[in-house]
Amino acid sequence: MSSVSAYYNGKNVLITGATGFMGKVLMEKLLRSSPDVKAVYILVRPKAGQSMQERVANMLKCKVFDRVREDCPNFHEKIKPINAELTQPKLAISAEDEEELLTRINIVFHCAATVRFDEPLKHALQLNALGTQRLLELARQMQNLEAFIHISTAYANCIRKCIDEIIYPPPAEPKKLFDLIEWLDESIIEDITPKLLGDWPNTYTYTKALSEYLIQQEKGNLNIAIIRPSIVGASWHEPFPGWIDNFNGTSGIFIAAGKGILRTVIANNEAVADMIPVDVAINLTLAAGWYTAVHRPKNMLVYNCTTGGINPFFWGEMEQYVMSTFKRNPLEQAFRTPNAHLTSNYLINQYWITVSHKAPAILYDLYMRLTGRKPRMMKIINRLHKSMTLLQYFSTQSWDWSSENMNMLMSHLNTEDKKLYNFDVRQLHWSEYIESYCLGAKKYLLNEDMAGIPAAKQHLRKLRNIRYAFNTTLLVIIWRIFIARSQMARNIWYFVLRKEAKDFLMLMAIGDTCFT
Ligand SMILES: CCCCC/C=C\C/C=C\CCCCCCCC(=O)SCCNC(=O)CCNC(=O)[C@H](O)C(C)(C)COP(=O)(O)OP(=O)(O)OC[C@H]1O[C@@H](n2cnc3c(N)ncnc32)[C@H](O)[C@@H]1OP(=O)(O)O
Ligand SMILES: NC(=O)C1=CN([C@@H]2O[C@H](COP(=O)(O)OP(=O)(O)OC[C@H]3O[C@@H](n4cnc5c(N)ncnc54)[C@H](OP(=O)(O)O)[C@@H]3O)[C@@H](O)[C@H]2O)C=CC1
Repeated sequence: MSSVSAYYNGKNVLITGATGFMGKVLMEKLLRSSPDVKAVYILVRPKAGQSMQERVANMLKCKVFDRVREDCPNFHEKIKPINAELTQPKLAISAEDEEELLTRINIVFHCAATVRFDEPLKHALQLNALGTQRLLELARQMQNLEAFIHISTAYANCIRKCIDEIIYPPPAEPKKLFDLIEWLDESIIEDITPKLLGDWPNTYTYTKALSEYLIQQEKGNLNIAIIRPSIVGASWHEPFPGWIDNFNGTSGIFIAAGKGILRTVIANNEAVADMIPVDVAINLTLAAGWYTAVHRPKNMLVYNCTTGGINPFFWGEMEQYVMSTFKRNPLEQAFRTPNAHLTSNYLINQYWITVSHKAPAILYDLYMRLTGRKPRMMKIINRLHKSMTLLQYFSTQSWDWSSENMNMLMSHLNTEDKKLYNFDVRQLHWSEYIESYCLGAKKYLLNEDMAGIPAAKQHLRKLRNIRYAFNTTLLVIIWRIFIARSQMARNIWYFVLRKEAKDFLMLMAIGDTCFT
């Protein structure tokens, strides 16, 4: 009998960020593993011309809900969308909705955030820090709240090398920053952002560190836990192996490498690639929700949700597994044969960027122009370089996260829960996981059918022949230019030709003698 599943049955759960990557997996698992959950309230904003209702209706059609749709066909009736905007005062929730939440909610899962590394500081502060503070304010007034679970990131304290499961001093006093963004012109905030960030690599990690501190300061009597996942990757098992729906973290890099666009990456082969499958992070989150509500630990617990200390995996290994998967299962219409390499040397990386990224992009765009089409490869390459610059902070260093609370939580699960909410990362086989991740990216992100693999292989053979023909032509042209310009080169060339001719005639003569 599962204690965790049983706990959620009959409960009213509130999820922020339910339309996002982790939020969807959380909602799906909750509805599937606790089919008698009373209701799942989700805070949703209207977006891109779609009303909240339209967005939710479209979201529920997603593949990620196929399993729960099959197991519980009426699961959608449990979902109660609430119009909200986390950057607005009182989260822009209507008085009527607020009343409903205050009286009903038993558990809150706070997933909403901007995860962009290049988010302007003002917006990142408004959403990640101020939004969290406002949600806490709401939660403090909830009459039946049993637990509040905040999703942070393992990199919130990335300026430290060893990260324990504690709250560290914040990079700045959050209230002072909130005052600052209130009256300071946005362009001035942009100008002083690097100074404010200090050692933090981006506004994302900076504001996530602030939100952890805010929670500690303002939790009051709430029962809170903080989950810190590292790089969240495609699902390991649930709802489907390899399920992924965005280009964040490593996903976009895998695809760019698989398409043959990305050939060189700044990364340290020996540094730990701390990746956690999304279903593992969600299993831990649900188990932590149960533990926080039922066991009510005296102190707020922080769970580092990482793999490096338990089952380490390195960027160099990742390169091998990704390349080997895409060579065996190519992506359709690749730009070039997949062949990406990691280097920690800046100059070597710059060399390959020029030779393997920019030069082919320029040639391809020239070809597109000549054939009357719109050039686009250089634009893609420039975007890729911008992403790589933002990501390299994470791919060139290793961190040590302690995982005592993760182990403690596992020891509190019964046998059934250990299976149903598996977050034992010792069982992860990285080569199998990365293969399934790459295939998931092919299927779910690019909508490519596995039946198209023979055609994709044929396309790669065509690319190889084009490369051979191109390299041979280039060699001949270079040689001809060289010969035309240098007397010495001509002399060597004629000497080689004469020697070849002499050897050939001699062979003919020997052949004649033998056969007569
Ligand atoms: C071959 C071996 C590989 C080895 C790998 C080596 C190194 C990997 C390096 C590092 C990974 C470390 C990651 C650390 C994560 C830390 C964990 C966290 O806590 S953070 C959570 C994760 N957050 C992120 O990852 C955010 C990072 N992204 C950004 O900040 C921004 O996206 C950006 C990188 C600044 C790019 O911004 P830009 O405005 O240029 O683009 P958009 O994101 O708006 O995307 C526009 C559009 O394009 C689509 N897109 C993006 N990438 C691709 C792609 N590769 N292929 C196809 N399409 C892509 C994207 O979906 C958008 O589409 P749409 O407009 O329809 O939404
Ligand atoms: N993905 C990763 O690698 C990692 C993620 N995390 C953390 O996990 C959490 C979830 O991340 P992930 O699912 O990847 O992120 P996504 O970007 O996929 O989802 C973000 C969610 O937040 C919502 N949101 C954004 N802005 C607002 C707003 N102003 N008002 C209301 N809702 C808003 C989005 O809604 P909408 O659809 O309307 O945009 C979306 O549902 C975050 O807290 C993140 O910091 C931690 C470690 C790694």
